Amino acid sequence: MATRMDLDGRPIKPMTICMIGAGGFIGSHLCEKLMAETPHKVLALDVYSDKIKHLLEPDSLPWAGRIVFHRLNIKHDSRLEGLIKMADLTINLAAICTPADYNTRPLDTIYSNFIDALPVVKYCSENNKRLIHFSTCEVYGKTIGSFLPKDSPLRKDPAYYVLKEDTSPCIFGSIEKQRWSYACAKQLIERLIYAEGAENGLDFTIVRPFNWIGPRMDFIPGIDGPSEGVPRVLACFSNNLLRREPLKLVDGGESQRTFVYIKDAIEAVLLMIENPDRANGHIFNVGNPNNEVTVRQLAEMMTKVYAKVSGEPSLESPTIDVSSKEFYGEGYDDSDKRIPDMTIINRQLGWNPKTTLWDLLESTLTYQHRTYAEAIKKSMVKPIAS
Ligand SMILES: NC(=O)c1ccc[n+]([C@@H]2O[C@H](COP(=O)([O-])OP(=O)(O)OC[C@H]3O[C@@H](n4cnc5c(N)ncnc54)[C@H](O)[C@@H]3O)[C@@H](O)[C@H]2O)c1
Ligand SMILES: O=C(O)[C@H]1O[C@H](OP(=O)(O)OP(=O)(O)OC[C@H]2O[C@@H](n3ccc(=O)[nH]c3=O)[C@H](O)[C@@H]2O)[C@H](O)[C@@H](O)[C@@H]1O
Repeated sequence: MATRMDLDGRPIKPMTICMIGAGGFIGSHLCEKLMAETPHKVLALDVYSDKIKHLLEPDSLPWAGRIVFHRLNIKHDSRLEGLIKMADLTINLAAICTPADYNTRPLDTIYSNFIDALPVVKYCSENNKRLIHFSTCEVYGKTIGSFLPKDSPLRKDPAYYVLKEDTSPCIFGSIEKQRWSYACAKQLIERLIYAEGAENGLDFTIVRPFNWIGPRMDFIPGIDGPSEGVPRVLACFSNNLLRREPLKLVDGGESQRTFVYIKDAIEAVLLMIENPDRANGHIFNVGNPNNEVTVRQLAEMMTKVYAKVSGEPSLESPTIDVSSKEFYGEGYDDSDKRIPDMTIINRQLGWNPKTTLWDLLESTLTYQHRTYAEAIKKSMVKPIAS
């Protein structure tokens, strides 16, 4: 492999990365990228390894030995500090991060996103190790514009909705809106990491992903996850399409999101890993401001794309409205709009997303169809009573 150069033309030394949550959606794509394109070593920590099994076996893989899986729960495992010490860089991805959990399992959500991350920050700080911590765009909460009257012309002014790392406030709902337990826990861990940087010199980077989507995201209920489980919207809608059910639009599907292709976003993370001088001390929005849709528009586009990749015609009524109370239960609330400001990531790392929403849905739904269509068909065949 030719020597890799950083953005300032210096050769990049191979490093060892302790990746916590490596077996999840983002972790699996990051491991794949690191194995295929870099000489770095990965200590992959997680409670599950299904999504990275293809990188761990067989022993004949070209990167064999460069990735080692450690099955552990960071809540209670004394091996954690030793593994952080063995690495040059720690990347923390571990979290409960599905909205259906925030209001129904708020304690688990707060523990997972704040308390369980504390020892990771402490061990990095005490051992002078660099930390890349995964936060979320949800720390911005609602936009300022959402509090303006519906007909106010200021709602169209980007100053009232574009989310900027260094100036936008974090606006959450009341405590009984437990949806915000996740965002609030993530905000507090960001503040703690920032303070460790300011007071104790911790080298940190905070990543705020804006709806990264792609293959291997979450699970399909009843196939590779619990039948009653509620994953994030990409997997919910994929599940509906695979089962030929209408896609459920929560509260009319009016909320807006910007979706970025996981493979574009992983490029940004690799730039952070390999350019510490440009990434340390920064908080980065990572999203695609050009891919904005309402959830209703997402449902319509996914329906069209799925018909194309599966060759099956769409339903006559492809969507159905549900209330958030019915879908998520008491205490749900929503972010109205999420447009990332790209100034800081552009300036520091020169990164820009490339993939359009249509293209990323086409490759993702091709994967969903190939991976799940047969299993769903089999699971839907009713056993004949004898
Ligand atoms: N996917 C996105 O668009 C997105 C958006 C915003 C923020 N994030 C953040 O990025 C990170 C990764 O997200 P993801 O989409 O890959 O989620 P994911 O659920 O697929 O991955 C998280 C992984 O962490 C592991 N994990 C959780 N608790 C653990 C523990 N106590 N010990 C060991 N492993 C544990 C899980 O088993 C899972 O494999 C999370 O911190 C999430 O909050 C993701
Ligand atoms: O991905 C992100 O950047 C962050 O946002 C997500 O939050 P959210 O976008 O609200 O979660 P989704 O489940 O992807 O839902 C998106 C929207 O679709 C709606 N939805 C979801 C599922 C469904 O079947 N129907 C439906 O209308 C939700 O109400 C919401 O408005 C999650 O909190 C995290 O993964 C992450 O931190």
